[in-house]
Amino acid sequence: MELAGLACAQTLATVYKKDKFPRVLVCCGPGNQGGDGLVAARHLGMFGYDPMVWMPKPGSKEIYQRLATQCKNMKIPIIQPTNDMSPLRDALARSDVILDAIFGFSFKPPVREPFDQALSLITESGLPIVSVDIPSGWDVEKGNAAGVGLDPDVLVSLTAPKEGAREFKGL
Ligand SMILES: NC(=O)C1=CN([C@@H]2O[C@H](COP(=O)(O)OP(=O)(O)OC[C@H]3O[C@@H](n4cnc5c(N)ncnc54)[C@H](O)[C@@H]3O)[C@@H](O)[C@H]2O)[C@H](O)CC1
Repeated sequence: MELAGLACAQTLATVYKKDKFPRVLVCCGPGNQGGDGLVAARHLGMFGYDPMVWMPKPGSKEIYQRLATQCKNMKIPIIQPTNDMSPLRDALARSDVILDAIFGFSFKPPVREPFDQALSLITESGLPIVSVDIPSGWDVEKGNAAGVGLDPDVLVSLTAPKEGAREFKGL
C-alpha cells in the first residue's frame, strides 16, 4: 500500500505539474485502494501539491485509520464522511485534478450509494482523472460494461494491468 500510494503520487506529479494543477482531490473508497489514496495524498502534500481527501465511507481496518491520522497530522483537509453530495460538489469546483482511489479489483457492480452519485459528479466535473489500478465503476474482468464507470486520462496499474482495463484508451 505504501509503494502503491507513492507510485500513484509520482505518476500524477509526472503528468500534472504542480504549477498548473496544484489542487488534487483524492477520492478514497472503503477498501485497500482507499488506503493507497491516503498514502498518495500524503506524498502529494510533501511534493508541494494541495491535496484534499474525500472519503465518504472510511475503511474499518486499523491500517486505514492510521493512514487517515497521518493525513490529519499533515493538515491535509479531509471532508467529513457523509452521503450528502454537496461537499463533493464544492470540492470538485475547487480542484484541478482528481486521484480516483475509490474502487479497485474487489469492486462488484452495481455501484451502491453514495458512490453511484459520486461517479456521475466526478465525470460531469470534466476534471482530469488519474485512476488507481482499475477505473472506479469498472468490473475487474469485464471493464466498463455497465457504462457507469469513470473515464480516466491516466491509469496506474498496480503489479499488472487488469483484464478489465483492455478497453482503457488513455495514458
Ligand atoms: N497486490 C496488489 O495488487 C495490491 C493492491 N492494493 C490495492 O488494493 C485494491 C484492492 O483492495 P480491496 O480491499 O480488496 O478492495 P477495493 O479497494 O477494490 O474495495 C473494496 C471495498 O469496496 C466496497 N465495494 C465493493 N463493491 C462495491 C459496490 N458495488 N458499491 C459500493 N461499494 C462497493 C466493498 O464493500 C469494500 O469495502 C487494489 O485494486 C489496489 O488498489 C493494495 O495497495 C495492496 C497491494
